[in-house]
Amino acid sequence: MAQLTEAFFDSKEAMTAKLAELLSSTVSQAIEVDGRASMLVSGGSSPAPAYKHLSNLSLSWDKVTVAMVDERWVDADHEKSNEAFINSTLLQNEASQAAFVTMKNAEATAIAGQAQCERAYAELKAPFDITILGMGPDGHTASLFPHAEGLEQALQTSELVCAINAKQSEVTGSITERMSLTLSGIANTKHAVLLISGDAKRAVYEEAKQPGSELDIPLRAVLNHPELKLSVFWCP
Ligand SMILES: O=C(O)[C@H](O)[C@@H](O)[C@H](O)[C@H](O)COP(=O)(O)O
Repeated sequence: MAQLTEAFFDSKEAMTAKLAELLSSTVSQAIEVDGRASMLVSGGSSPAPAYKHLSNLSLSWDKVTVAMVDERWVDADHEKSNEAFINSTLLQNEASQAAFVTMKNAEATAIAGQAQCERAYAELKAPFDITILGMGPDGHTASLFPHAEGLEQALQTSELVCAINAKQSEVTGSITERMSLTLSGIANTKHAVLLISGDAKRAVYEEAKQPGSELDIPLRAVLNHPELKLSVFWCP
């Protein structure tokens, strides 16, 4: 079991304020101690306001490297690109000084691009200072989708990233080919924060805490990881 702490907020605003404060203090402390900071980020509506708030803070952004937790295998100018989302929320204003390491590369498929992505991620400051995770109503986190092609490898390998081809669903939409942090990649952090919004996802989270298949609910593998320090933030 991960070292789990749970915080239940009354509102999205309260969760955002706490997340922004946590991100800013983590980055500042890492820079103070190590001279640099690494921050792994997810897409999704939950972290967006905290990213926007953070982008206006005058941290030493030139000492910060931001990288994705997961990405669709689409170019950075695609409307569904998580990189585009991070560019338009976090990497603005003061934070435009931060370095960004992309998951997507020029290879035609995620499988073909995996080795290059792994090399790029192996260069990041590790363990990562902080990793922000979201979860979907299907129990996916990062791009660890239930019964996806590549999921078993992503849960077993010691590599940081893995190509995933998700089973198409309402949650995935039509773009199922992705790159994701593996379970080891998710655990390669000093602190992970999992953001959950709404009662339906809370129910999935509670189910994930119960014993059962990690392939049915991949979040379960993250919750089961013995070395991960994980804070769960929930808001209605
Ligand atoms: O790449 C994606 O498909 C999304 O980023 C996705 O994984 C998201 O993180 C979760 O669905 C949580 O979304 P919310 O933050 O909107 O709850």
